[in-house]
This record gives sequence, C-alpha cells and structure tokens, in this order.
Amino acid sequence: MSAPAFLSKICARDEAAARVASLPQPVVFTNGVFDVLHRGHVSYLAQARALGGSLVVALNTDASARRLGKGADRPLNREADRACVIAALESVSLVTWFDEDTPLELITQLKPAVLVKGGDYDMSKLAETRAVESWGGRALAIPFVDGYSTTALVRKIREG
Ligand SMILES: Nc1ncnc2c1ncn2[C@@H]1O[C@H](COP(=O)(O)OP(=O)(O)OP(=O)(O)O)[C@@H](O)[C@H]1O
Ligand SMILES: O=P(O)(O)O[C@@H]1O[C@H]([C@H](O)CO)[C@@H](O)[C@H](O)[C@@H]1O
Repeated sequence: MSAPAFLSKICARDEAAARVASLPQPVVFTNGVFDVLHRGHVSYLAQARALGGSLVVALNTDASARRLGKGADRPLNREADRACVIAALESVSLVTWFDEDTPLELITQLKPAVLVKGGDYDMSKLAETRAVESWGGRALAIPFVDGYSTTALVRKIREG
C-alpha cells in the first residue's frame, strides 16, 4: 500500500522556500499551533486558501508551542502529528514548522503575498504585518467563529 498523498505537502523548514516558489501564486501564509482541530480552524483555513492560489501553514514546533503557555501538557498532539492532520485538509498546500516564538523570520524568508490569522488577532499589532507590507503584501484577520477553541474543548473533555 502506498503512503497517503498528503504527506508530500509536509516539508522541513530549510526546504520551504524552494517549495513555496513552485506553488501557484499568490501564496497565502498562516501559522499557529493547531493542537486539536475544530470547526473554527477548518473554516478559517478554507477562507484563507480562497484569498490566493495556495495556502502555506507554519506550525509551532512542540518546543515553541510549550513556550506559549497554553498549559503544562500542551500541545497534546506532537508536531509531526499536527502536521499530518493539517496537511490532510484540502485547503492546505504546504505545511512546515518554526521553532522561534513568532514566525517573523520564516515569513521574511518566504515573502508571502498574504498573511492571515483568525479574528482573535489585531493584525496592526503584529511585527509580521509590517514585514509583509514592506514587500507590498497584505495582512488580514479572518472573522472568528464564536464558540470554538482548543483550550475550551480540552476543558470540556476534562471536566465533562
Ligand atoms: N474559532 C476560530 N475561528 C476562526 N479562527 C480561529 C478560531 N480558533 C482559532 N483560530 C485561528 O486558528 C489559528 C490557530 O489557532 P490556535 O491553534 O491557537 O487555536 P485555538 O483553538 O485558539 O487554540 P487554543 O485554545 O489552544 O489557543 C490562529 O490563527 C487563530 O486565529
Ligand atoms: O495558534 P496560535 O496561538 O494562534 O499561534 C500563535 O500565533 C502567534 C501570532 O502569529 C502572533 O505573532 C505566533 O507568534 C505564535 O508563535 C503562535 O504561532
């Protein structure tokens, strides 16, 4: 039996620039932990993809995710497992990782035309927005889907 096709969407960070160059343009970029996937995530990724020719998702490595303070046992899913789940989505063209606290350095390397986050972010406050705008790109937040968050889901599972 052959390996699932979605595995080819996952690449190491040092291969990301070359892979991005061969994707249909314009490239939309987003990032995050995506620990336990929910409806808010998949709606937001589908809307992000519709803004361009391809969607690149950069995941926080496990070490980077732990530093975000989402909880002592977070992320629940390891980086390789989170990458598989994200790569299996139709909306996603390429998945890679970043190990820093923010994706600024990776964004500066990849120079996407569009940067998106969910509506829980104020894009005007992000250094990444200023980077993308410096090469003529744009940064925007996609409307938040109320009632969906991984942290709330984990609490519900634990507390019943
Ligand atoms: N309900 C939602 N609607 C739209 N976008 C969302 C929603 N939840 C998260 N996002 C977006 O998905 C990306 C990844 O978010 P993240 O992994 O932090 O999800 P989360 O559910 O908020 O997780 P956590 O509760 O662990 O912080 C971010 O860009 C975030 O803005
Ligand atoms: O999954 P999250 O918590 O939305 O992802 C974080 O997003 C931050 C955002 O891009 C502001 O800079 C980022 O800095 C952080 O490393 C997580 O990816």
